Amino acid sequence: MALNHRAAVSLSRKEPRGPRWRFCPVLLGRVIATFACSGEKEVNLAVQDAKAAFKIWSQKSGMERCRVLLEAARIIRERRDEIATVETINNGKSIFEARWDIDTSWQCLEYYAGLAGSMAGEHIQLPGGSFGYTRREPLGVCVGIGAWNYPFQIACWKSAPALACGNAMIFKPSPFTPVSVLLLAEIYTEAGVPPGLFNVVQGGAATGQFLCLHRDVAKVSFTGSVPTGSKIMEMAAKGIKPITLELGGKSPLIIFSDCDLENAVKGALMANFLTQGEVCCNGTRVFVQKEILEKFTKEVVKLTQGIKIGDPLLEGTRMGPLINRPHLERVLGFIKLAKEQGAKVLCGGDVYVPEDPKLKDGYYMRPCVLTDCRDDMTCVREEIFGPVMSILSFDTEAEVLERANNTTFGLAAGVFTRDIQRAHRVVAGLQAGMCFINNYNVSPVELPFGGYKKSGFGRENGRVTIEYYSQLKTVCVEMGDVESAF
Ligand SMILES: NC(=O)c1ccc[n+]([C@@H]2O[C@H](COP(=O)([O-])OP(=O)(O)OC[C@H]3O[C@@H](n4cnc5c(N)ncnc54)[C@H](O)[C@@H]3O)[C@@H](O)[C@H]2O)c1
Ligand SMILES: C[N+](C)(C)CCCC=O
Repeated sequence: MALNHRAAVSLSRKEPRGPRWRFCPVLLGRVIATFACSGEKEVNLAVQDAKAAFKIWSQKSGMERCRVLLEAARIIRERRDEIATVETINNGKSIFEARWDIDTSWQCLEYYAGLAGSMAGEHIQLPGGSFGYTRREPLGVCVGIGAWNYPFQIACWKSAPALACGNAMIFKPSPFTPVSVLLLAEIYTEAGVPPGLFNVVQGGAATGQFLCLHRDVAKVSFTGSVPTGSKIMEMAAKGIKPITLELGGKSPLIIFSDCDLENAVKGALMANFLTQGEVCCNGTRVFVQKEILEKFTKEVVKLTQGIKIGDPLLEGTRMGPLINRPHLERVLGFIKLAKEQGAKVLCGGDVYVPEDPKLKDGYYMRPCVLTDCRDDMTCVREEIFGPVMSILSFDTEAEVLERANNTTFGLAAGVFTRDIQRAHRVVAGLQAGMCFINNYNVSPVELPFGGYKKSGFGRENGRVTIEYYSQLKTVCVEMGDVESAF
């Protein structure tokens, strides 16, 4: 059945014993929940519900929608710790970080609540008293398809602008992290959205395909890998549907010798080790100017070795387990290949077995720093999506800019330097949608986020995203007589 806010409570948990959410696939290597996948029939029902809800919601004024979104934001804030706990169990990221995700989630709802009330068109004067005006109108039923690394946050970053613009949204989370988004559905309902306006369906590729190919779906916003993004684009092309693609990356982080070293080292860790390194915009190619290579590397290794790995529900933990065993093995495979290709492991890169015996089947590994890397190595070219930093050295600004851009991805990039002119010159030359100067992986919701090149198109967050969830209608008004050609 399609899981929506009403069905959210019907999850069947295989192991409901012990503290309610403690049984978790990533923490302990066990199943916490089983869901029935939504097939074509269920997807049709979800679309039907969403269409009915859209009729009501799209007629509301921006201020009315604003109030509902603000209420939903308030509930998320109030339930922050509970949602963060569910997200930690859902994904494996530390509770410390999950709270940050929940914060950017309610902030996103607040931000688009504010914009909902200010959406407006233009009035254009024409000759003879005639005039035209534009209306910004919603698209209809939008689909959101999410990845497993930021399950709750992704659902908020898609649904908040969608709902603010007057659309309905059907959201499909990754089957690896199906749980937390149900809380969002519950919260929207409590806040007062019409039933079915934010509807959750569960499943994998087949469910996603039913959604993308559905004739009554007006738009698809997708977060995930490049190969799946390409399939989404093909399906959307069949129905001439607009899409937003938030895809993968292999982003450069450039550390110039005049940087504030302490901040640059902290920035490099932020760029590589949040959410066990499973972050699309991570700056995994760390280019360090030769003069400071040794000092920088030593400090990075020292801090990396100090990262507390273990039970992500404990306050002190900063790195939890990876998402699943095949992914852990894939990441370890990249490290093995890096060594074969000549890279040197300075720390980590191996399986970590926590002392707590109940965690022994979790998918933990030690964060890894690789040096002696070259641009042609697999670890430098491909997205690993795990806690693996590759350090490369460079001499000049022109050289590093060319090497940084030598990739098919273009999601993010970072520069650490005290030279403000150089900072702006370098980011102007970087082929990436999200650039950071003297920081990395911060995400204020006011700033648009999205990629260049194969990292996708369209944006999430920021004012511009309103354009991706609405369409412009032009109305031409004649105040005189029709001047006919016939
Ligand atoms: N740019 C961003 O904002 C961003 C954010 C998070 C993750 N990512 C990227 O996501 C990837 C990791 O996530 P993942 O492994 O979940 O990606 P994925 O592409 O395997 O899956 C993403 C989603 O697409 C669904 N899906 C899979 N095949 C489908 C199909 N044929 N039709 C419709 N839906 C389909 C999955 O069930 C899942 O919900 C990485 O490459 C990462 O960089 C990007
Ligand atoms: C919140 N971050 C760290 C900027 C990640 C955004 C989503 C990418 O995976």
